[in-house]
Parts: sequence; structure tokens; C-alpha cells
Amino acid sequence: MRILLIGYGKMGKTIERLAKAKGHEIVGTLTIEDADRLQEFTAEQVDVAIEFTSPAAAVPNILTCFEKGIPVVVGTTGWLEQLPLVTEQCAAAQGSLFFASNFSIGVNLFFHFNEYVAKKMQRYPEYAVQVKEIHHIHKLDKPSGTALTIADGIMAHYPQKQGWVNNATHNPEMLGIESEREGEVVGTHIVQYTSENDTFELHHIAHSREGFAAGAILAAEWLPGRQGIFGMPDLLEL
Ligand SMILES: NC(=O)C1=CN([C@@H]2O[C@H](COP(=O)(O)OP(=O)(O)OC[C@H]3O[C@@H](n4cnc5c(N)ncnc54)[C@H](O)[C@@H]3O)[C@@H](O)[C@H]2O)C=CC1
Ligand SMILES: O=C(O)C1=N[C@H](C(=O)O)C[C@H](O)C1
Repeated sequence: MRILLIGYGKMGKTIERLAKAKGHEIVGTLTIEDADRLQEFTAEQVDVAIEFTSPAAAVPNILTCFEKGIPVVVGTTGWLEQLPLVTEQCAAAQGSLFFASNFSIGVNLFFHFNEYVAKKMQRYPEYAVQVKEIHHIHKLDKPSGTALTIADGIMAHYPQKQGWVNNATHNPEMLGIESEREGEVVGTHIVQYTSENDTFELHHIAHSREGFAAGAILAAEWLPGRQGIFGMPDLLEL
């Protein structure tokens, strides 16, 4: 597979290493310095692009890939408020987009169990639920994309929650998400249910970026030939 890497930072470099080990070809690597070079690539040269950049860069890059007919796998977080525009443009251009707030298999199982647990726990109002995420100090978006997917999964089963709040004082009508930035932490997510008597948690700790990269490569192998917007539930059939 001929892969164009849009974004060549921590994730882009990890994906390059794992993709080459699987026999894929990297046809280009783009950074913020030479972002304009995306215009030089065509669908004849590139089977799929993998985009891990920054919240501000993701949507313009996605729209350019749609215009060029290049299927694009996106891991960048912090742009989902623009999903309606992206959805409209994807349909207009008959584009191909695969997005996941987190590509690791473990976190996608976590999403699945999170919903199962929320559905059960909602019946026990003595347990207060909250989400916590811890990431490295370089992270630009807050809360993490993964924490927002977790929050959506909880709120689907908690009609009494009006929405989420980040790093705010406790309000039982809202789902609290605590965000911490600490050193080089790769990514930790916790869902905590606490009563007066006890606490129980779902806890996921990423030990490296290889799980994210491996999932993004699987998505890149799966996407070409499909039209529309897809995510990990489509790939993993969860
Ligand atoms: N969905 C997932 O599984 C994961 C998502 N992420 C997300 O991926 C994004 C990138 O993460 P990292 O690689 O750790 O960041 P990083 O800061 O190490 O690398 C970002 C790269 O994007 C480049 N870039 C910025 N603007 C660009 C543009 N307009 N065109 C081309 N390249 C551009 C930078 O030059 C740099 O090479 C973040 O939003 C992060 O939250 C990170 C890990 C896993
Ligand atoms: O910025 C990161 O590093 C990560 N971002 C994603 C997110 O926002 O959830 C996924 C992972 O937690 C690492």
C-alpha cells in the first residue's frame, strides 16, 4: 500500500516504522513546514493518506484529500465540532474518511465495556460517575478525544446528564471530565463510579504509541475502495 503521512511527529514517525515493517511504502511525509506539498500528491500516486497533525490543521487536510479523491485516515483530535461540515463535504465529493479518537484495540474494547457498565450503573443513583484523562504536557486539546468518546458512551445511558464539563466543580446534572497534563504520559483514561461505601473504575493505560499506530495502519488497509465516513466499530465489528 502506498501511504502518504500527513503529520510527521510522534505518531507519524511511529506509523512510518510499523507500516514499513508490514511492507507498505511511504510515498511522502508532510510537516507544518511543508504542508503546502499536500497539493502535489494525486490519487494515482497515493492509495491512502494517514493524518495525525493538530486540531487546526485536520479539517483543511481532510477537505483537500476529498478534493483529490485520496482516502484519508484521521487520528487528529480536537476538531469534531466541524464534523457537520466534513460530513457534508464528504458526501458532495464522494470522499472516504476513517476517523477514530483512539485507534488502539484496547481502548475500543474499553469503549464497548464503558457503555455496558454505564447502562447498568445508571440504575444506581448512589454512584456518582466521572471521567479522568492524563496526557503528556505537549497535548493541545482538552479534554482528550478519547475522553469525549467515553463521555458520549456514558451520556447515552444517563438521560439525566445535560452534557459534560471539563475541570469544573461537581454538578450532578453534568458529567465531569478531569484533564491532567503530566510529563510524557502517553495516554491514561479512567471512568470512576463512587458511592459512600466504595469506588470502582475502568482504567486504560497506553504504554506506548504503537497500539494507536497499529490500529491506524489497519484502518488504512481497510479504507480504500469504500466511500463515506467510517470508524473503529466498522473495522472491528464491535
Ligand atoms: N486517534 C488516536 O489514536 C491518536 C490521536 N492522536 C492525536 O494525533 C494528533 C497528533 O499527535 P502527535 O503525533 O503526538 O503530535 P506531534 O505534535 O508529535 O506531531 C504533529 C505533526 O503534525 C505536523 N503538522 C502540523 N500542522 C500540519 C499541517 N497543516 N500539515 C502537515 N503537517 C502538519 C507537525 O509538523 C508535526 O510533524 C493530535 O491531535 C493527537 O491528539 C495522538 C495519538 C493517538
Ligand atoms: O494527544 C495524544 O497523545 C493522544 N490523543 C488522543 C486523544 O485525544 O484521545 C488519543 C491518545 O489518548 C493519545
